[in-house]
Amino acid sequence: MSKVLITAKTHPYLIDHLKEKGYQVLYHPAISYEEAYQLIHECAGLVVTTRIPVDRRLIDRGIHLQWIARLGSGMELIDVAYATSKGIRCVSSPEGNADAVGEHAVGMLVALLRHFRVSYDQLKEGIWEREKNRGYEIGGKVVGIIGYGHTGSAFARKLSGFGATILAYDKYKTGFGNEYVQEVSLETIFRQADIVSLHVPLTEETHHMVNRRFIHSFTTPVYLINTSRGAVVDTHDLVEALKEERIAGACLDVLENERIDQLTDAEREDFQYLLHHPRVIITPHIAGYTHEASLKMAQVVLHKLGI
Ligand SMILES: O=C(O)[C@H](O)COP(=O)(O)O
Repeated sequence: MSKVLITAKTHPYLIDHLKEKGYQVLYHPAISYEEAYQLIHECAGLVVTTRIPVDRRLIDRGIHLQWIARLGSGMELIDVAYATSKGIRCVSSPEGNADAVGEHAVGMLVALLRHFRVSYDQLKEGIWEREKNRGYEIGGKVVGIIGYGHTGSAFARKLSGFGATILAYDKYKTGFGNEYVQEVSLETIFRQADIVSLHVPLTEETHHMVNRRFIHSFTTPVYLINTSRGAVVDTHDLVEALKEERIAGACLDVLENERIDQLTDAEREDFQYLLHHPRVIITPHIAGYTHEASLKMAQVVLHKLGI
């Protein structure tokens, strides 16, 4: 019986379906990399999130491995080229959590522009403050989307009822404009955007894409939304830009170093600054984390694998 190693918490549908199809499921949602290394040589399938990296060492030990299924979108921790060169099929499931990410990005934006966090903190201190919490509407603003894949387009769709002008730029795609999104150049986004949302994968090219230079390219201070990967933004440059008011505010679901208990002194200083800034909201990488998404991701990988 073929074995499948599942290395992260998943929807029961995935386990039940694999069992129904005759797989023996090794469900270890809290497994470490080394423990996975010990089991992988027995397995035909491997299911992962970002909990453990799938590097050459793990792939080499997976002598019976036929496929790797990523519950989620980002593939930066899987050596896809190496796995593919060894005949191992790699599938991801960005279709499964894109709606969740799109909704979360919209939610964060509303929360930021309408002072949810700050006003709630004030309420807890017994302060009923209205004037200082007068907010901004999304309607009438120009929103620039960078990266028009699954989450970029989901964000645009969710945002489309708000009455904003939605611009999108994708370095690798054209012809995606539609009734609510205008396809534009990056320069147009720099010139026109009030709000910018990042929807690019983390690659060598996008690492620290949002740095001082990038931020200074905008005509006016923008609100930044990042639900992609923390390292797409140079955190220190973001902090400096907030201090200089080159960035009006930020919604961050991802951080460069998400191990907040293991930050260096410099990282901790930046993190504390962001945490306490009145126009920054941070969530712990949960944009794609919904009950619905976990089922959809399971369905997507099974469908792609033809199981
Ligand atoms: O890439 C994704 O789909 C999301 O960032 C979630 O990834 P993770 O849950 O595996 O960290």
